[in-house]
Amino acid sequence: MTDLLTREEYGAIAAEIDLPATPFIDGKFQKGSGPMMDTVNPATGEVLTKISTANAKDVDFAVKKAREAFEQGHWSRLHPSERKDVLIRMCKLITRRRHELAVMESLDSGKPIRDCETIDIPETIHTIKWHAELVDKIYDQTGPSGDDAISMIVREPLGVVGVVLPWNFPLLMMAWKIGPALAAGNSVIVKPAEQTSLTALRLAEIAHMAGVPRGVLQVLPGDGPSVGEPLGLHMDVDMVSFTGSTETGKRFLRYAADSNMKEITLECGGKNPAVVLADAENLDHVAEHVVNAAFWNMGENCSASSRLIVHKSVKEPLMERILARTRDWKTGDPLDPQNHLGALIDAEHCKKVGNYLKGKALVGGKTKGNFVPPTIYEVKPSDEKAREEIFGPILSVIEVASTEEAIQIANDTSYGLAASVFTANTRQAIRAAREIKAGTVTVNCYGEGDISTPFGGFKQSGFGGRDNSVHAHDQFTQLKTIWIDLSDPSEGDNVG
Ligand SMILES: NC(=O)C1=CN([C@@H]2O[C@H](COP(=O)(O)OP(=O)(O)OC[C@H]3O[C@@H](n4cnc5c(N)ncnc54)[C@H](O)[C@@H]3O)[C@@H](O)[C@H]2O)C=CC1
Ligand code: BAL
Repeated sequence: MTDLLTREEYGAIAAEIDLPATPFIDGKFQKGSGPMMDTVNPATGEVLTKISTANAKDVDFAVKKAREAFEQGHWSRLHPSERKDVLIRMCKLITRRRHELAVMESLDSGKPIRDCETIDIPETIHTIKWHAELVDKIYDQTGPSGDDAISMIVREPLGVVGVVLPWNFPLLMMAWKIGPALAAGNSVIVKPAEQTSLTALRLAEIAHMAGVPRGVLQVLPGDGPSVGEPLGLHMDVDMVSFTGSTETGKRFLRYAADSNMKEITLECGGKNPAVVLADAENLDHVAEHVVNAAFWNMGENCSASSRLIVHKSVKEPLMERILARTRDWKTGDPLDPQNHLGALIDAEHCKKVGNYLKGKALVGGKTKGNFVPPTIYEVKPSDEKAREEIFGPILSVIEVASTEEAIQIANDTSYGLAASVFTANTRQAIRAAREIKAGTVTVNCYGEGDISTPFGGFKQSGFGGRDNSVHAHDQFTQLKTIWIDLSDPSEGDNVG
């Protein structure tokens, strides 16, 4: 368990912190060619710093440097165990600077410091370490090619990889992408969300200090049209891995089609159901998971269970427990480790979330500044709150009369990222898990699996590969067949 500091101690770190404020290109911080951009603390409205942003010219330069680094091979052709050593050294440096990174993340994104300390930073370290440890333990294949040939099926890094990130888990999503991409030997250019550039810039600096060569990990802050679009359209970028909204994800498919057919992987939105069946056991446990699933990270989470689909026979006792627990979740100053919810990312997003606060809430229901407390409504399946991705701490409760109805409603969405099912009956659990169309289905708990399991969505929640697990490694490599003829030329014509 991570050691949490006091509010005063976090305040002291915040006062001392040295914030990065320019793109990290070719191994150093250097001014970008784009305009200056405020980065704002969403909890207070205070401008934390002004960041020099990148534009298409910087994208071009960074791609050139990334390609040079890839071709020189100081990283891409390093022995896998040596790449592993560098990435593990990077993890040690992150560990040493964990409080600083946690405070930076909390200040920049409004996330509660307790989550930054106990989830975002440890998971960032764990992710990079896991992929570093993996890379010198995986084997290529040989095919069943008969006696006259050897066919080698090898995985090679893709080359130059673009990573376009959201603001809800700035550091952790960066780790989900750069962990496997760097371990596999690629050069990576990261575009953080415009709201949250700080920890991405710091992480690039730390990686360089650990021994990642210049040009191999670069970070270009700026907005979508100025940096994300030229990265997506660039003829010398081999792949873009994206996490964010479905709408922007689709743009990357178009960018790929309009340029060099680069590979695209998309991890997009969700409207995830928690399905509680009539025989669900231990309603205290169910309530704990439902509340956590809906409200952690202020519901600004692609896998948040924003729909509770509950059988009418257990609804009343379950709702009693859910409401009691929800009232215990405090919202306020993100740097106070007592608080479970901090601020939403910015005023614009808060306004969007606020527009869903209509009708009689069972708990919560009012915004204050950029803060929205955990809020619960009982709704019909057709209600916009139950259909649209809100990305805020709003849980919609839908009563059902049968398992079939529950599954039908769970699947009645264009998304398919995650779901959970609560039931005491194993057969029913497995049937439901198979019938629900989602990339991750958890049984009797909420979760996203762990680093060893793939994460990504069905339908409009995802496209291409998966984050996490060996599948993430595969996503940042390409297959090559090397066919070696062993036949004896003196025995006749083997052509064809
Ligand atoms: N699946 C997820 O984890 C996330 C989902 N969302 C959803 O998306 C909604 C909108 O949030 P946004 O921050 O606007 O998400 P977004 O999808 O627009 O932004 C994600 C990333 O894409 C970049 N981007 C934006 N427009 C672009 C363009 N034209 N070309 C290239 N790159 C571009 C952004 O700068 C950012 O780095 C949220 O309310 C939420 O519903 C947002 C963030 C994460
Ligand atoms: N929960 C991790 C992925 C995301 O929210 O974007």
